Amino acid sequence: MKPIQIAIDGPAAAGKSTIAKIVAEKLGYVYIDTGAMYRAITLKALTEKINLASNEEAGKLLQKTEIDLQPSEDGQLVFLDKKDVTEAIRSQHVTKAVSQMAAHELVRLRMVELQQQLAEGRGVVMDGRDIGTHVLPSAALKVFMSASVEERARRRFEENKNRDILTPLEELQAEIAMRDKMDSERKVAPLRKAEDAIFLDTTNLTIDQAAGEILKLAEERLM
Ligand SMILES: Nc1ncnc2c1ncn2[C@@H]1O[C@H](COP(=O)(O)OP(=O)(O)O)[C@@H](O)[C@H]1O
Ligand SMILES: Nc1ccn([C@@H]2O[C@H](COP(=O)(O)OP(=O)(O)O)[C@@H](O)[C@H]2O)c(=O)n1
Repeated sequence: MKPIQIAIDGPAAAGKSTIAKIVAEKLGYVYIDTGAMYRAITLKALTEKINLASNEEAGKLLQKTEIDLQPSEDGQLVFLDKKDVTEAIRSQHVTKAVSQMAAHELVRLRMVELQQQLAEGRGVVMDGRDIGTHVLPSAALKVFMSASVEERARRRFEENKNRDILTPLEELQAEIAMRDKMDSERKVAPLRKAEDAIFLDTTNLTIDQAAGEILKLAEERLM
């Protein structure tokens, strides 16, 4: 059976990567979390203290940066200049700055190029904000996944607790809403549902139910 490309987009903490990982594993496909790449370059920008508002400085930084994603047992490992930054890119410090870096045209050009190379000629489940609209416009299955902002904040709060990140729920909700706004309003490849994407509201779905919905849609396209 010829493998397909599956694009999953949506706002922060909707469940994209959790579900994408399950779907990829079930189908034997590669899982690619594109948000991790934007987080990695943001971590470097913060470490090198570049001006986060400058497209040119971000572009220059990228020229001397190597970002590599490798499949692992529980998803994906992220390497920044050969160093494993899988955990470091999840800090609140990075989370708060990432939408500003991700808005730069020079950053997006390079990331999209890398993402398309990673997806070429194989079965992939890729999650992000612009996968269905820009990165894999001919993906056989596009899903736009969302949930209420209250539910998304609650999920991230629970997830953070397991990582010893203790940001209050209200602060998380405000951060998520701000990031969604910045991601949706940026000029280059804003967060948007592709016209041919299927909308999936996971507010009242369990993880298994959400993954089941996408697997069903994938199977229809594989027949
Ligand atoms: N349908 C769901 N019901 C309950 N919790 C979920 C659901 N989907 C995801 N989660 C949990 O919500 C958190 C955020 O999910 P994640 O996959 O990281 O979202 P995203 O990739 O969209 O940012 C994770 O802790 C995950 O386990
Ligand atoms: N394809 C993508 C993926 C992420 N991003 C940016 O990267 C940020 C982090 O993405 P993420 O998927 O790791 O975020 P979470 O929803 O997991 O918190 C987003 O808020 C966007 O600013 C993007 O612009 N385009």
